[in-house]
Amino acid sequence: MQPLIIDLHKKNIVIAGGGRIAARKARVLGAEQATITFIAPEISKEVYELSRDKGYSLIHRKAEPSDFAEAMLVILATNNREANRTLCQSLPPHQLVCVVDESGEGNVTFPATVRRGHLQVAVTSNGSSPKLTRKLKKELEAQFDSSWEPYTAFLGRSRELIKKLPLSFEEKSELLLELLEDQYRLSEEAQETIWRKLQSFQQNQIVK
Ligand SMILES: C[C@@]1(CC(=O)O)c2cc3[nH]c(cc4nc(cc5[nH]c(cc(n2)[C@H]1CCC(=O)O)[C@@](C)(CC(=O)O)[C@@H]5CCC(=O)O)C(CC(=O)O)=C4CCC(=O)O)c(CCC(=O)O)c3CC(=O)O
Ligand SMILES: NC(=O)C1=CN([C@@H]2O[C@H](COP(=O)(O)OP(=O)(O)OC[C@H]3O[C@@H](n4cnc5c(N)ncnc54)[C@H](O)[C@@H]3O)[C@@H](O)[C@H]2O)C=CC1
Repeated sequence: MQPLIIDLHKKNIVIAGGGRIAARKARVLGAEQATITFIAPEISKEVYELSRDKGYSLIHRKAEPSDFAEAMLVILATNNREANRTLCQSLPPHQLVCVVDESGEGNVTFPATVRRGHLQVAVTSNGSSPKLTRKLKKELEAQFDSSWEPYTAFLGRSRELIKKLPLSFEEKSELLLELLEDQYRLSEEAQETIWRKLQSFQQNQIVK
């Protein structure tokens, strides 16, 4: 299994099922601003409220194979093993599909993720222990505190600037490495100092 980072902005995601797990998957995807449709005979209060708040579509009936034709990502999250299996078999092999009760039938599984600004750490156990995945996520949440949010924004800005500087590849590489010193994550003042130094390189007035 290969982790890929996928842009789901404005993409169609169709979820068969309207219960606890359907809601959890939709919440995970909430930040992606995807277009989500739930199809289920019974829609839970949680899914109903989530859809009302986020503008997701609800279809009150059993899912059918034709419901997924326009979906980039399909999530089969019914509590009916036979329904999940049959629906999965009806999908073409190039469609992305997560089968929440039998991962081997689909081609996508959800990792647990910790987001801090541009940094995202994802954990998976390939289905062997979702509880281990959850435990490791808690540990990562403690390890990566909120300082990583402004720091990764600073790294992004600095890298854009460094790429454009009239310096050799080696000099740029050295600067990019220097930014990884903890002082730049922990001190805004250190960030401002090196930012000014980078700008002076840009204007060709080298300040050491
Ligand atoms: C294969 C996968 C497919 C997928 O759903 O994508 C899958 C499958 C299954 N999970 C089951 C159960 C549980 N899943 C969790 C929790 C999470 N499960 C997630 C992902 C995945 N779960 C994918 C593999 C990921 C990996 O291996 O790393 C997380 C990481 C992400 C997310 O859901 O977004 C999220 C934590 C997120 C967070 O905390 O942030 C808990 C823990 C809890 O709720 O406390 C339990 C109960 C305890 C237990 O059973 O271990 C069952 C049995 C169902 C049954 O018995 O009926 C199956 C079916 C099967 O066994 O294949
Ligand atoms: N992947 C994961 O992380 C986990 C997966 N599971 C599995 O997820 C599945 C769903 O669990 P919950 O959401 O807790 O169940 P739930 O009982 O809360 O919801 C089930 C939903 O499926 C709908 N449904 C049933 N047949 C359908 C059909 N033919 N078409 C469309 N919708 C249909 C119901 O109307 C209901 O909305 C279970 O099979 C469970 O084993 C459970 C825990 C974790």
